[in-house]
Amino acid sequence: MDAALAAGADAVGLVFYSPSPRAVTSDLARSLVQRIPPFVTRVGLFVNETPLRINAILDEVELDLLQFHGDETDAYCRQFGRPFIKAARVRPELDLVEFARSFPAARALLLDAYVEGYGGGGKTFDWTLIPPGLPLPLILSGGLQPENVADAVRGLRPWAVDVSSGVESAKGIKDAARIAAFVAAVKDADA
Ligand SMILES: O=C(O)c1ccccc1NCC(=O)[C@H](O)[C@H](O)COP(=O)(O)O
Repeated sequence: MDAALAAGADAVGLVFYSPSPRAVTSDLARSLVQRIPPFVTRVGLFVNETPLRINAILDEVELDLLQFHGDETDAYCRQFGRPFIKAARVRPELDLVEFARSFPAARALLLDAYVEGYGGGGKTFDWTLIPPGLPLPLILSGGLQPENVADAVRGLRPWAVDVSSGVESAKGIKDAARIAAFVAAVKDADA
C-alpha cells in the first residue's frame, strides 16, 4: 500500500475474496485504508460474494469503488448504491460489446485474461479481441508488468491499467521496486 501510494498510483485495491493469497480481513483493510490520502480511489474487490458480507464490509471499511470479478449481474452490482466496475474474463467466445451493454450502471469495464479461478492470474490475453467502440471506459489488466505496460498504454490507450501479479516477487508478495517501475512506465507512456 505504501509503495503504491509513494509511486503515485491513482487507485489501490483490497481483495475481499478469501481463496486469494492476497485476501485481507476487514480489520486489516480498515487500518490500510486509513493510510490512503484524499483523491486516491479505495477499491474493494469481490467475487460472487454475499450481499450480507459486502454490506458488513462497507459498514466497516471506507471504500470508494467496488470491483466485481465474478459472475455478478448489473442489478446485483448496483444494489450497494456505490460506484462499481465490472471485470470481464476475456476469451474469443465472449462478445465484449454485449457484455458491456449488460452493465449499464458500471463506471468502467475491466478486461482481464480468462484463467482458472477468477483473477490475479498474471496472464495476458490477445488484445486484438478488444473491439472498437466499447460502450464503457476500458480498464486493461491481465499479465501487465513494468516490462509490457508501456506498449499496452501506447497501443490501446485504456482509461486505466490494473496490475497484481506483475508487481510481485512471489504470489501474493508485492515488490516495491516493481510497483515503482510499473507506475513510472505508465506515466512515461502516457506523457
Ligand atoms: O488478486 C487476486 O487474487 C484476485 C482473485 C480473484 C479475482 C481477482 C483477483 N485479482 C484481480 C486483479 O488483481 C486484477 O484485477 C487482474 O486480475 C489482473 O491480475 P494480474 O494478471 O495478476 O495482474
